[in-house]
Amino acid sequence: MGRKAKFDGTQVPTGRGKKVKKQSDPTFPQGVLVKDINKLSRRQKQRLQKKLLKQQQPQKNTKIKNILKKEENSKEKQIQLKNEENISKKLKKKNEKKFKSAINNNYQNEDDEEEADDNITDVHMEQDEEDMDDDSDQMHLAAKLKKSKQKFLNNTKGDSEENTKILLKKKENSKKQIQLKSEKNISKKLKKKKEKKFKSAINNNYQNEDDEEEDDDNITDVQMEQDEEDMDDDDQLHFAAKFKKSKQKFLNNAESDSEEMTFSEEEFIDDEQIECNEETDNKSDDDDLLPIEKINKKLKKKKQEEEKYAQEEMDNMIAHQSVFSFPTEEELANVTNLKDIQQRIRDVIIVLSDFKRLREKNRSRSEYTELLRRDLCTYYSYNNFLMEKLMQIFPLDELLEFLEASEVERPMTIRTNTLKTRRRDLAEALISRGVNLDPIGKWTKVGLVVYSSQVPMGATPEYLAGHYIIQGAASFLPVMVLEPRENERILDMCAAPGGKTSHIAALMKNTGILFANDVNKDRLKAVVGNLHRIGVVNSIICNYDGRQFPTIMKGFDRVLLDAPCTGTGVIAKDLSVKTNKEEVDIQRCCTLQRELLLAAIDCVNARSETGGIIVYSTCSILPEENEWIIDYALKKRNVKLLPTGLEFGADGFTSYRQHRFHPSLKLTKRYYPHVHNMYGFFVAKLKKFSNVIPNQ
Ligand SMILES: C[S@@+](CC[C@H](N)C(=O)[O-])C[C@H]1O[C@@H](n2cnc3c(N)ncnc32)[C@H](O)[C@@H]1O
Repeated sequence: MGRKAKFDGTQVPTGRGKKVKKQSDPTFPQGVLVKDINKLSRRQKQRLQKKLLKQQQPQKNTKIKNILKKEENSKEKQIQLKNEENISKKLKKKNEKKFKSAINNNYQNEDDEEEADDNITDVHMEQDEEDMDDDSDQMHLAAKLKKSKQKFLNNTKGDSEENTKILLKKKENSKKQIQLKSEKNISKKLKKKKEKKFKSAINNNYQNEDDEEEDDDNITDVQMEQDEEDMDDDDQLHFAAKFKKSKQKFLNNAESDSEEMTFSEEEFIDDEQIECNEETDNKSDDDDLLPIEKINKKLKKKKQEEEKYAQEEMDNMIAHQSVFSFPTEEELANVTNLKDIQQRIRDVIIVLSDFKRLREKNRSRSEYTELLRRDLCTYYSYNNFLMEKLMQIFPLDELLEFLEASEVERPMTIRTNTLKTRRRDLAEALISRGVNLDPIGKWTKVGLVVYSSQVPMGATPEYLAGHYIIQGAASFLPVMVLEPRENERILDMCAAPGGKTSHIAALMKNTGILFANDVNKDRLKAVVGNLHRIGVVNSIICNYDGRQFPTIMKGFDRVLLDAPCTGTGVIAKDLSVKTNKEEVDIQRCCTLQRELLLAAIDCVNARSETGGIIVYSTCSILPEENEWIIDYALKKRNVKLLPTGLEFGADGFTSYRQHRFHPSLKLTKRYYPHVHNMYGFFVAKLKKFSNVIPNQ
């Protein structure tokens, strides 16, 4: 880059720029500051190291010696002290162990192990605190190994040969883990070592650094040796000797190997190379690899072996675990404890999840399924019929979730009556009364979930004034799918007690005409009361059998059929459902639902300018009452399914057991207490495209 012209217009002299000027050789003023060093190039740093080291080497070596001697003395003192403390503990332990071993009939190996135990402790004490920190994991593993060994010895009498194999495998695995860990530590240490040595050379702080370096060196040596010990307890003494030897070696080398102290990066790589080569047994095909790659390769290999052993161990465990034994008739008859039943439910589900491997010979799947059904009925208090139905709908793990969720009532939710207030104002008013609430979710602008309340939610001034309706979140859905519009003619065929009717009226903004029908006169009283309270003024309440409604009135823009059903989605609200539903109830319901749906379709005007819509919903999760009914209507009337427009919910079934439904049944939606945190529900949206009734 050339010189740039100045903004004030002064002439910039031409000629050679500063960059092309030859730079003089670098000089190092005395007492170079550490922060200046950071600005030096790598080459400059190396020169500086060498220079500084030359000056300080003799002084440094004597310092190292003194420090190491001092340290050794203090360590010896510490060891002595600790030894004295530990001796009494050891004696106690020894006596206990011997006593045990005497009981367990002359286990010769035990004495060896005790000695090895002692050695481990001694060696531990000889190590620096740093060493102990770094290696605590390894020691812990070694101790675990010993523990399991001891346990194994104590249990030998009762254990089978297979168990022995498993334990030995475990032991082998632990050894492998220790090896793997130590290797990881070695590479970590090498890195650390490199960094520390480089820094120490620059910062001229050899006194402290060297101690650390020595520790690090020894840690590496000691760790490798220690790993061997962990693998073989008898080598403990050997380890202690080696530890001292390595220390001595360092002292001897401190004088003569001053060159080694000028640690250049290349030298570190060489060190790594040597160690790595030793570890990899000079394999010829590894020659092209970097040291770190070689270590990595070895670690990978170890990991693979480790995984293999773990898998083998797992297989062994499964093969030898206590297999669930099918209960006898007597056992089945005598169970009174719910915990036992719960455990058996779990066991049978495990067996069924891997039936080929875990089943008892000569036992069929249906026997296990039958046992499970029986236990589930007992545990959750269902009758056989309903439990069987549920087992047909859900996979086993999901079935348990559904059953558990059906034990708990869903959170209380309220719907804002938009004819009288806004959700924000309602929430404010209720909060001021001590109601703890939140919006239900993004999918509704009128719903609030009530966590807790200091006042009964059915008796607040806001409730009595008709500002809200207590309604389950799932009950919002059919009206949202219906999408009522202002000035339409809408029929709510099974309206009592009027929760959905009031919602429709609110969306119609009290315009048009809303027919609220129910076959049950008594229940209609609740509709009257609710519609008054809510302030609905566009409704006509009528009392017909919905199946007859087309003969009375037709031509509606929209019809909601919130059909009578078994209520299998609202078990937590009505526990009697668990026991009072039988095949005949379902059949009765299905027949009524089919007829009501055909009537609802017949009530709609296919040529409605705004609608021609029928929404069918139930609070049941049984396909017989849902997909089955819609599939029937698709065949019997000129209707087609439309997407519900709901952004969540499970898709409807297109097949169920041996039955196949119209593919468009995918457009219907299912809701479950264990999935959607609302009562079980089904909703389908139909569009009538012709007023002609086929085959009539
Ligand atoms: C699930 S409830 C309706 C709940 C209502 N949609 C609400 O949101 O408050 C089913 C209703 O259908 C009524 N019902 C049963 N059989 C009927 C029929 N044949 N015609 C009309 N209504 C019937 C029952 O009396 C019951 O009130």
